[in-house]
Order: sequence, then structure tokens, then C-alpha cells
Amino acid sequence: MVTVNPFLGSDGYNPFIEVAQKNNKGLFLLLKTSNPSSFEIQDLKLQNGEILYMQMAQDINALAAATKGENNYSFIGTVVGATYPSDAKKIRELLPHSIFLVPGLGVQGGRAEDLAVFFDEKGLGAVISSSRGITYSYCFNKKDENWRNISKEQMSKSIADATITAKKQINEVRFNTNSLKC
Ligand SMILES: O=C(O)c1cc(=O)[nH]c(=O)n1[C@@H]1O[C@H](COP(=O)(O)O)[C@@H](O)[C@H]1O
Repeated sequence: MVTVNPFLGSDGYNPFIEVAQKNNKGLFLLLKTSNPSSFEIQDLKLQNGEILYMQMAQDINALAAATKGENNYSFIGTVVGATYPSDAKKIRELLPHSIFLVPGLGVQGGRAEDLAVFFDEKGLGAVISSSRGITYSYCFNKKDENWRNISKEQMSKSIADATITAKKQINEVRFNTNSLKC
């Protein structure tokens, strides 16, 4: 899987789609990225009155709908940041056949309890990513500097615990039908 920047236009991403399709692989197109300033470009209003990322979502949906396969999902996925759940809800509706790669959980401020909207009604359609929140779980947000002296075993345990906790939290919202899809 590769992540491709579609803001170069279709001659920037179509070659990746063609190669992925030919080789039975997949790709993710950046759509609404998790960083704080993503609105500066991706939320711009176009001449037709549409917001850029919403227009991109419609364009990508035309491709995804034409290539949907197992579970009604296409090999053409999109990146939608965990830090923007209210945008994700709108994008999920526009892009029912695209798997979301969802970065931004943890250190960037994305919260597990807000992730329900990224999944479809069967709890499918999203791959949640947390990197530093897991690999550096033993030192992030630690006020005292004692973590510098922790053993390899303690470090491994912290990473394992953070992984299990994240998985549990994600599955709770993923399969909880009472979760607010708002
Ligand atoms: O690489 C990406 O596609 C990506 C897109 C996006 O919108 N936000 C984002 O954080 N990423 C990447 O996802 C990872 C997030 O890492 P953590 O913030 O440590 O969980 C980093 O490698 C980022 O470069």
C-alpha cells in the first residue's frame, strides 16, 4: 500500500491507481489530513461553492464506486485524520466504498471515543493508526524524567499495554451500535 497526494491532479494519481489495479494492490489518497493547518488548503471554497476536500471526495467516489469489490470496498482508499471526526462523518457518507486510513490518534489529539463515524455500520472501512502514542508510550506526557532509566522490559511492556489499550478502545466504538455517529 502507498499513500498518494491527489492534489497534483488526476495525472498525478491515475498512474498509481493503474499500477495498483494491475498488481492487485491498494493505495490511499490524501483527502482530509490530520495536521492542524490542513484547513488552509483542503477546506478552501471552490468557485462552484463546494469545499475542496468534499469535491475531491466526490471525484474519488466515482473511481471507488466503479472498482468496489469485497464488502463493497474499492482498492482506492483515502486518508482522513482522526483529528477531524465531524468532517469524517460527511466524507464517510460521500465515500461509502473507500477504506479510510486514519492517522492522528493519540499524540496529535485524535480521541478513540470519536472514531465511530469513520467506520461503516458493520464496523468496517477504517484502519486506525497510532504511531508515537504506542511506540513512545513510556515517555510521552511523562512529567518526571525517570522514564529515561527504564529497562528494555519495561519499555516493551509499556508498548504492549498501549497497543492492547488502543485496540480495546477502538473496538469499543467500532462495535458499539449506541456510539454517537455524530
Ligand atoms: O503519512 C500520512 O499519510 C499521514 C497523513 C496525515 O494526515 N497525518 C499523519 O500524521 N500522517 C502520518 O501518520 C503518522 C502519524 O504518527 P503519530 O502522530 O505518531 O501517530 C506520521 O507518520 C505522519 O506522517
